[in-house]
Amino acid sequence: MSLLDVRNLTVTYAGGAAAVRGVDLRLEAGRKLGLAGESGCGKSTLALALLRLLPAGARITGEVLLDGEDVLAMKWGRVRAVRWAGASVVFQGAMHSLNAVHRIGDQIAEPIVLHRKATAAGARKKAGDLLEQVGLPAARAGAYPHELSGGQRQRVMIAMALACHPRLIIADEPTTALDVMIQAQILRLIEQLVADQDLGLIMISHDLAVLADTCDRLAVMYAGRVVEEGPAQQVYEDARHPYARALSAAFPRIGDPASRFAPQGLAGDPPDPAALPSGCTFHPRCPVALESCAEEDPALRAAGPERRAACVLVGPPGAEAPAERATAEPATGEALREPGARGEGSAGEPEALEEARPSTP
Ligand SMILES: Nc1ncnc2c1ncn2[C@@H]1O[C@H](COP(=O)(O)OP(=O)(O)OP(=O)(O)O)[C@@H](O)[C@H]1O
Repeated sequence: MSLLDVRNLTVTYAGGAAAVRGVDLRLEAGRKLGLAGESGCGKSTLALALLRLLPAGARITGEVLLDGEDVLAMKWGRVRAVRWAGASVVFQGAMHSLNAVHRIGDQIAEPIVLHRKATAAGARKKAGDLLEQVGLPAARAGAYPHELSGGQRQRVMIAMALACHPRLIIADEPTTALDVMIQAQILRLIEQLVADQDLGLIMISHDLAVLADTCDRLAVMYAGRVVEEGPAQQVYEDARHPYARALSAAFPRIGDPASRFAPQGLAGDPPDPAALPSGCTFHPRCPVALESCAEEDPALRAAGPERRAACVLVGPPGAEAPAERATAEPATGEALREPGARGEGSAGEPEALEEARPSTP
């Protein structure tokens, strides 16, 4: 059984269009999956949906099987038990996630006590141990967030995520706000902890190079869908989907200084989820689009051993791809229709993002 098995996950924000559309993903214990894509493609929405951390009114359909148990079908009491102890999230921007008026040791201890993993005194001792695990002296437990550097605060967030021994860590742009040297240190720390504790990791970033360097597999999202998925280095070095290729070309190769000087951008902007182009949502920006791409929205399908891509030009291994090329018309926009869905934070069960973060004791 996979540690995480996401099936046909769709998320729609209140009054909006679907931000995540029919995503299937799998992660085995001890493996690392990178989730890449431009701003607004639905990466964070997908991550938050896994633990039902979306704002009130968001609707989720599909299945999120964590160790075989569907998080989307759980009662709220069970969801709260799974957060921190089954899976936990490291958010970007630790300054906003930590409580400014509480000592960091108390903030790390809070989920430990909440989940009855230790007494208050035991949790404080454990907080010190966790700080040491992430490379900070235990004595820093008495510090307030503003007394730490950005990198130290992110280490605290990682310590907190590990506090209740989860099997899965979801790291949403964990190094985005940090300078390059500190970024590398935090990435190596996450890698080391994940390996030592045999955790599953989902790491989200817009930076394909960072993900390829850290993760085993990569999933590239565009307009709420996974458009390519496969072994990380293969997707980065030899992407099959034209969008994944463009994204890969936009980031310099780690260890290849020459590529720093030749990053290639992608013209245009990602589509508005409320006005998606017809057919393949990437076709208006696609340099190799066929006329038929304005009508046909290809499913994610086999594109080689352990690889999947959603493009008509990338057939199953051995199949011939269509040869005709044409310039596609710009998208006219087509409203997305959503089937009925389970509501998050629905009446009687208000849930908000804040709940998963330690609050004032
Ligand atoms: N709370 C919200 N309410 C309504 N729409 C939202 C909300 N949060 C995100 N969205 C919309 O959902 C879509 C996906 O956003 P999301 O933040 O998941 O993308 P992302 O790939 O993580 O982007 P970024 O890298 O900028 O964080 C966007 O169109 C965004 O405007």
